[in-house]
Amino acid sequence: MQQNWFVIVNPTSGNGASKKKWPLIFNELKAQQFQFEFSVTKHKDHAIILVKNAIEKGFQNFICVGGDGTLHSIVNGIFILNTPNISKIKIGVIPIGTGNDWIKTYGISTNFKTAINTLKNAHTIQQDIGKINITNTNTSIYFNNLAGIGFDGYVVNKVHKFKNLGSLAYLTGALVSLISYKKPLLEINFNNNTLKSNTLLLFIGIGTYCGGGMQLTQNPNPFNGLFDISFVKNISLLQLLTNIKGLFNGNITKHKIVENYKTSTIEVKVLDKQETYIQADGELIGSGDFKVTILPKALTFIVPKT
Ligand SMILES: Nc1ncnc2c1ncn2[C@@H]1O[C@H](COP(=O)(O)OP(=O)(O)OP(=O)(O)O)[C@@H](O)[C@H]1O
Repeated sequence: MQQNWFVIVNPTSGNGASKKKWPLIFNELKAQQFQFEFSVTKHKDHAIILVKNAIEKGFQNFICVGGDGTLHSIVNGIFILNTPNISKIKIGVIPIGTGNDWIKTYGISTNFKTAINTLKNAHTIQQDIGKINITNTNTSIYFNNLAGIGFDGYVVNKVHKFKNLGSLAYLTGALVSLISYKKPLLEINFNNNTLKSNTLLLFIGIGTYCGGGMQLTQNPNPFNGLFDISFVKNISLLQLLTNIKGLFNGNITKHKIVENYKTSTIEVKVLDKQETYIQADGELIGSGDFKVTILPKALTFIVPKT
């Protein structure tokens, strides 16, 4: 294999599973004759710095060993740095996260040997990327799967307590958080529409899955230059409990409590003093007003051929 890969390993992903599995993954990459260098992240968002250093050394092919948060940092590293020749960059994933949600859209295996075979086959797609501008900090943050404001960000804030529950961590976090969550008054503008309401949550989707396999946007398509929006004013604990199956099979998005839209830009203003939580790819990224725009087919990923 001629390509040189740069592998970024988050030892904390999957509640520490990554640290244990990395020696096995290392050996398998060697056995499969990958030429690679690797770095282990030492702190949150360290992957952004590692990406910068690797790109400066001339690397164009990245492997993420971790979960959605690690992939999110790698994607942000590439965009924040204004990487030249971005079209030549390729990202593959050996998934060892808790939720592992982005990979589910493409059917990347959580078996590391199968995931390595996918990398070897090197089939690529170019998917849309979301760009969020947070007003009060004047920062830009990018996402490759799903962003949101409201209850989902609040759950992300709580979910670390439940990471030992694996893929059920997000559902448990949601059930535990519903009673204490206070809904902010939001004004949401897109496509000449204005929604103004106390809001439980607003999802802005590119990929299909979030929260450990839930499907909370109706018909997302990572290639069509449009976000799939779900807007929910309220849900009672009883409605949540009686629709748990619908959270995972997508039927919840057809429930009357969920409004669905498609748009390439969306602007959110917080009209009251309620604390807000913006999440992107399951990472808390800020609060307050923000604007989101889509970057069509902006980044190349290695995925299984379907
Ligand atoms: N050495 C480190 N110590 C602490 N946190 C780290 C370290 N390296 C990376 N991180 C942070 O760990 C967080 C979680 O990583 P990641 O999302 O990959 O795993 P996960 O939460 O188990 O998976 P998922 O997001 O798929 O549920 C990310 O915010 C990442 O920036």
